[in-house]
Amino acid sequence: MKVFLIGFMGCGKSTKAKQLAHRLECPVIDLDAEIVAKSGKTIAEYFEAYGESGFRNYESEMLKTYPYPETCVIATGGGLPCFFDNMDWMNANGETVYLQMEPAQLVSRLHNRHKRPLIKDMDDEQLLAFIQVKLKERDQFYTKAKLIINAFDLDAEKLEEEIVKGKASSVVNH
Ligand SMILES: Nc1ncnc2c1ncn2[C@@H]1O[C@H](COP(=O)(O)OP(=O)(O)OP(=O)(O)O)[C@@H](O)[C@H]1O
Ligand SMILES: O=C(O)C1=C[C@@H](O)[C@@H](O)[C@H](O)C1
Ligand SMILES: [Mg+2]
Repeated sequence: MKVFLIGFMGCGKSTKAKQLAHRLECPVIDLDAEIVAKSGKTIAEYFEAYGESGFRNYESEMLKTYPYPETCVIATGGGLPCFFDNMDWMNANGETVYLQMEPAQLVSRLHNRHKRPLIKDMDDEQLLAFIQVKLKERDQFYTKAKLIINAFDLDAEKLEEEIVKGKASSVVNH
């Protein structure tokens, strides 16, 4: 089983992926971190060198060519599901889980903004307005996930339970 965690910046994909992988006793892969490791650039440096479109090409290639083990948990980049056919590809190749959160909750989670090039120069008020607009655009992609879960106050045990339950019901239904 491959579990792709998706959702807006700050919803906790990287944090929850590590906890879930620990529970499932399987490897965790963070695609943002893989991009950094393979390119030798931070995400901010990558955006600066190649622009957002260069980054989107590279993250899509990384998503589709990574040598995933049979069972693993994958934390995706916040924008990844919203470009090319990435969302359909993940749905075809694994379980997809949207960690959903309200804009105001996301603002309170996003402290290290300098690491996130799309929001690096924003104060709280600007960030809230940006998230409200962006989330509306992105929701049509995120909500294609097989499982949508409220990520505020979510513990890894509950997440595991929901995924296993969802997988069991999809086996029954198909
Ligand atoms: N359950 C939680 N309660 C409180 N803070 C949390 C929780 N989960 C994550 N955080 C904090 O919220 C911030 C964002 O979490 P994280 O980096 O996991 O998000 P992300 O979805 O991977 O973001 P990005 O798309 O930018 O990679 C981090 O500072 C993290 O420590
Ligand atoms: O939401 C986004 O578009 C992004 C989220 C991060 O995970 C990084 O992939 C990058 O900062 C872009
Ligand atoms: Mg992350």
